[in-house]
Amino acid sequence: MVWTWISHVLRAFQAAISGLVWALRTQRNLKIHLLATCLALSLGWLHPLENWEWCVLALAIGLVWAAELLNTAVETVCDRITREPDEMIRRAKDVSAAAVVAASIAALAIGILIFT
Ligand SMILES: Nc1ncnc2c1ncn2[C@@H]1O[C@H](COP(=O)(O)OP(=O)(O)OP(=O)(O)O)[C@@H](O)[C@H]1O
Repeated sequence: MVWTWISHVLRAFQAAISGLVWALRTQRNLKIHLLATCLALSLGWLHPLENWEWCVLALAIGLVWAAELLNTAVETVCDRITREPDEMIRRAKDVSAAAVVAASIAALAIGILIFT
């Protein structure tokens, strides 16, 4: 019973890692987020932060990664539906991209407030 549950959780985790690796290989923006994440963590290491500042930084980084990964999922489903010009696909992709922009602006503001 417990082993079935553990193997289920491990399989779900393996699928998530596989999705993350695929997204990192194929999405240029995620490579930029990876670079920005390394930069933010290095700055935090050089410029000692309070515990609560690390918490806020971790939330900001997680928010941007989650938004970009969901944007990638939306784009992938949209491309599966059609690659022909389509008004609803354009809207879905634009709104999904706007979520990334919103998360990135919030993360940038948090970075400025913490590091300056
Ligand atoms: N099938 C489509 N019909 C209409 N507009 C589309 C379509 N596919 C893409 N677009 C438009 O092109 C934009 C970029 O879409 P694309 O799928 O190329 O994303 P991308 O360049 O990989 O985006 P991101 O940089 O967020 O990963 C969309 O936001 C949308 O405005």
